[in-house]
Amino acid sequence: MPLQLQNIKKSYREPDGNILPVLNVESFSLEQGEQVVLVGESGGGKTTLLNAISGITTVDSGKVIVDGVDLTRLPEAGRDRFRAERIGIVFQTFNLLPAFSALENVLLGMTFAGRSDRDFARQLLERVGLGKRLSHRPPQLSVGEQQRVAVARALANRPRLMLADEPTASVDIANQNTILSLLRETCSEHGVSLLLVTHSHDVAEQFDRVEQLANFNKPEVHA
Ligand SMILES: Nc1ncnc2c1ncn2[C@@H]1O[C@H](COP(=O)(O)OP(=O)(O)OP(=O)(O)O)[C@@H](O)[C@H]1O
Repeated sequence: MPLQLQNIKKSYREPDGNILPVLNVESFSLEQGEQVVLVGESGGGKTTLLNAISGITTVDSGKVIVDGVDLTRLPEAGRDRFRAERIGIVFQTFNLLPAFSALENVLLGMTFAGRSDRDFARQLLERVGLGKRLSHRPPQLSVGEQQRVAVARALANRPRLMLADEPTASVDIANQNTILSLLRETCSEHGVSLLLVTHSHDVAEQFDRVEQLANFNKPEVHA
């Protein structure tokens, strides 16, 4: 199973010293190849949840099991390596490196995982319709094209799990549908499970499995 969350709790210490409980999820899982959209209000903990799943953030208690590995048992360096090797991430603001070409950005997604395969990088960019933009740097690409590079980069390490955090929030409606279709199609072509978070009901209705974060996340004050 690509993802299992068990009894995870997470709170932040706010600047005034108060504890803000953000996550309290008893159980959540994804089947291999499944595509799930998670809908939640602003401030509801969507990004925190994705960061916990990718190991960017630690949880206070519980288990985050990705591809059979409990990330809560790994030190930070181990979580970083695991993320580079097995998880693809598409961010709202793309997070491309502006000084590098589209092809180099995709190759960098492989380098962190210890691989480099120019042919596969080129194939991925062709797949997202950017075969003629390999040498363009992000500032020379349209916003929609930049997000398509980000989709290609997220697939570069051949991940088992793809996480997408509001991937269409920065693009217009025409690009929204292109990018969502590309993400969904490429994940299914590569057998990658997809967890996408959004506050948009338009985006959510394109998925078969729609989960409301508030239905299974019940933050509460805990020690
Ligand atoms: N590092 C932090 N320290 C303290 N509080 C934080 C921190 N990061 C997030 N928060 C708080 O935790 C709550 C959840 O934040 P999170 O970013 O996970 O929400 P979200 O559902 O992704 O929101 P949005 O849709 O607006 O991006 C918010 O109230 C936020 O202010």
